[in-house]
Order: sequence, then structure tokens, then C-alpha cells
Amino acid sequence: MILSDADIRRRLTDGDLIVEPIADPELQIQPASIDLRLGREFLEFQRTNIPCIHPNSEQEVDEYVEETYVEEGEEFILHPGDFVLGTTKERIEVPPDLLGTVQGRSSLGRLAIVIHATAGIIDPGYRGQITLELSNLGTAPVALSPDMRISQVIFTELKTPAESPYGRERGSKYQDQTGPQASRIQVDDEFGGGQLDR
Ligand SMILES: Nc1ccn([C@H]2C[C@H](O)[C@@H](COP(=O)(O)OP(=O)(O)OP(=O)(O)O)O2)c(=O)n1
Repeated sequence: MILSDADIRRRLTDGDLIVEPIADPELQIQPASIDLRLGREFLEFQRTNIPCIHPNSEQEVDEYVEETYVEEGEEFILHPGDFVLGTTKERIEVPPDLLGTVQGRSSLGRLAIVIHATAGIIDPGYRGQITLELSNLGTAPVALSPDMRISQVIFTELKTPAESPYGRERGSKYQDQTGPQASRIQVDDEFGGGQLDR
């Protein structure tokens, strides 16, 4: 069951679901979702001389990304074909019986802005800001302003609460992240790597 605005408000008041700061509940709480705003930090991907990035090399991943901060009153210009990581301004805490799904907003989709290139699941038990995988599939640069409503999250009630919510399961490498967080897939190696034994 997907939470309606009434369910969302009740959960937020009860305090088991946390989404904060919500600047304007009337505007941000939609009929069955919450709009999330764009933060000021971005991770851009640099041109690199490395022949390829090995996802399990923390050093190569760190050298590949560069942090940018958009000052008050400034915009972030997302050029055609660009891919950057952004962040929501809001921090979320998902209780064990809910699953969040991050979606783009139609109004930005109509400008060819994709909010999450691949991953959009916010696990039960997850705490932190959401890293947005932003790309521009269009032909014109698009100006993104911090604080603009950039994405929306819907919450689905699970039939039974997760037994091993995020943060308690092995891995959970993005728990309590603040700002955009580059891939930490190399942490998988500590837990047997991406290649699991059959
Ligand atoms: N666009 C997204 C999607 C997810 N998350 C956060 C919330 C998720 O609960 C957490 C982990 O997401 P995934 O399970 O999709 O990622 P991984 O499987 O790579 O990570 P892990 O092994 O930690 O589960 O990251 C995020 O910040 N931004």
C-alpha cells in the first residue's frame, strides 16, 4: 500500500518517518508523495587519463570525482550529456515497515532532466540525505537552482517490517550519508565482493 498525503502527515507527526527540513508542507506534501529539494553540493566527473575506472578501486573513484559547491544566488548548469551527483536538502529516516522510491518530477522530465539514472530505492531503515544521479538528455543546458523541488519520494508500506533493515544488514555503505556520495562499491569486497559464490 502506498502512503497517501494523510498517511504521510500522520507518520511524520508520529515521528517514525522523518523527512526534514520540510520548508513548506502544503507545497512539498503531494497527494501520495513528498517533493524533495536540491542541495548545494555536487560531484562532477572529471576527464581522466586513467584507461578505465575499476569500481573496486577507491583511489580511482576518488580521483574521478570533484566536489562543487553552489553559492547563495547561483545556479548549477547541467549541460547536454552531463552526468553529475547531487543531493537532496532533506534528510530522511525510513522506518523498517516502509520502502521509499525516488522519482523524477514530470516538469523536469519534460526538460529532459533525469533525476536518477538507475537506482531509486530507499531501503527500510535508511537514514541520510539522498544522492541524486542527475543527467541531461536534451540538447540545451538547463540551470538547476538549489532549493528547487527536484524529485519526489513515494513510500510503500511493507506487509511485514524488514527483519534486517538497512544499517543492520551487511554492507549498508551509505547509511547516514550527507551530501552527494560517490560509489562505495569497493566496500563490497569486505563482504565477498560483487561476485558471490554460488
Ligand atoms: N538514488 C539513490 C538511491 C539510493 N540511495 C540510498 C538509499 C538506499 O537505501 C541506499 C542504498 O541503495 P542501494 O541498495 O540501491 O545501493 P547498493 O546496493 O549499491 O548499496 P548497499 O550495498 O549499501 O545496499 O542508498 C541514495 O542515496 N540515492
